[in-house]
Amino acid sequence: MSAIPGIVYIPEYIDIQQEELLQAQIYSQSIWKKLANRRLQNWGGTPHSKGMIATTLPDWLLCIAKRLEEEDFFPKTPNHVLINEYLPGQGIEPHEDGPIYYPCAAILSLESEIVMDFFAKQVNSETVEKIRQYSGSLLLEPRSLLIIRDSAYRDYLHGIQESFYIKKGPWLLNYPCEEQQVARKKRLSLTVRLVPKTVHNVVRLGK
Ligand SMILES: O=C(O)CCC(=O)C(=O)O
Ligand SMILES: [Fe+2]
Repeated sequence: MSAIPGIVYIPEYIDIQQEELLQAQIYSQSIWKKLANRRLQNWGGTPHSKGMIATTLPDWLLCIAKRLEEEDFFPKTPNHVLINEYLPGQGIEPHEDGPIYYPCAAILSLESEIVMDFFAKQVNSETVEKIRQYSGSLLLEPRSLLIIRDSAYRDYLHGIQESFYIKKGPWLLNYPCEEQQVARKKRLSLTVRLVPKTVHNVVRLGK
């Protein structure tokens, strides 16, 4: 077990009724069409492809955004969300979110669990080559909240395994047991942030 400073994991952050309401909003016709279009564009691409839309915070997320502010994860009400859809076999390569999005991402998981891996960003002192050092993984359960901030945001990459199995490693926090296999199912995530208005990558939701 290791720990990365700046990671907060809260299981059952929302209840099943709230999860269903969020799903219903995401699957509502106008939003779902946009997500489905993205998915089709990605289809046949890399196994890491996924459906994604970025938007200013819709009204149906305001209650959760205010709660995140009240709990001091953000200094103001977050104003932006990324909606990601991962089909079985789809993940996301280890990456860092742009500095513009710093300093905090609040990720709500819906529908099914996935494994997120963390890699420390390092530079080889001789070759100056950028390297990544596997640091551990976290099982993200449906309805959970993951906060990535401070060092976890700055000094680590994060990625999502696309395979059906958890690999072995020095597991973080809530990993159930070393050998357990987790079959991937479809998963939705909502990444809520507070970003400057000028960087809103807006796909407007609604009709
Ligand atoms: O879906 C997630 O849990 C994380 C998504 C992510 O890292 C991103 O879109 O930058
Ligand atoms: Fe990310």
